[in-house]
Amino acid sequence: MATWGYGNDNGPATWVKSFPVAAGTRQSPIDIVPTAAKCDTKLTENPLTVNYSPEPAMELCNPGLSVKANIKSKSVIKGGPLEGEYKLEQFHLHWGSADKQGSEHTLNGKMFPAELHLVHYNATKYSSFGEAVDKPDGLAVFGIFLKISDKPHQGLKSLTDVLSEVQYKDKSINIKQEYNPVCLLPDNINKYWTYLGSLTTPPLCESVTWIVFEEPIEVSEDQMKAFRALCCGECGSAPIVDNYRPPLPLGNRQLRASFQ
Ligand SMILES: NS(=O)(=O)c1c(F)c(F)c(S(=O)(=O)CCO)c(N[C@H]2CCc3ccccc32)c1F
Ligand SMILES: [Zn+2]
Repeated sequence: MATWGYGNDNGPATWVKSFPVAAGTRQSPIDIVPTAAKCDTKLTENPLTVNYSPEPAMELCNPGLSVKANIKSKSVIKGGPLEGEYKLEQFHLHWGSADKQGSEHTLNGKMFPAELHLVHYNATKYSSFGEAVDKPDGLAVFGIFLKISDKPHQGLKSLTDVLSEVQYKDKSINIKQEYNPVCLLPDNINKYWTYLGSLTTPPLCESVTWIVFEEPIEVSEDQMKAFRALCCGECGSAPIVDNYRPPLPLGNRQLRASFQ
């Protein structure tokens, strides 16, 4: 089976052939239309809480379609739309070949240059990420929009400064100095939208409670260039760009907002 990707012959429109759930009723991403969101006070009565801890040795890898940081320490989230405690497993990004595109979720049809995903699994109910990945309440993913500013994002700088060391597929490095993923979150995490969705890459499991923050984080153009310099394969292969799935219909799902 030809491996899936983001090209013309293996991109999002072809995934349904090998992953029929691509045509399911709770697929991600979606276009977020704030006026269509229902403000739900239950989300604020039980506020989303993030207890991230420093990562002693984080592994950064280039699996060929994105860049992924695997997490070992006990960083957990709970509250908001979540029942139980969800443990941080990994984070990764999706980005464009130009600033006009790159994010997976869109805001009133607008794409951001990139989107950061922090992937958590339901550690209260399941014993591993692998067990949780295909359960309806298995995963919770933070979606954070990236926007361009003239200053680099300090939290991402520890990663963008070393991306050249994982330029080629299957390369990985250990980030030695302590790294607390909390530095990746926007200042205000009390304003978010949430809905029931899926992984945005194959196997597209409908197992994700999405939490998309209203406040973007700001990155520099040079940091975007560092992501766009990553390669899909070995030396000389195409750059990893436009690794985003376009939005799917919300259908009869309820998009909820934690704020007015
Ligand atoms: N977008 S998302 O948050 O719904 C999302 C996930 F939630 C998730 F769990 C994964 S996974 O760890 O690789 C498991 C499925 O392969 C991916 N896999 C992506 C991320 C990085 C990468 C690299 C190669 C192949 C797939 C992926 C993912 F894009
Ligand atoms: Zn993702």
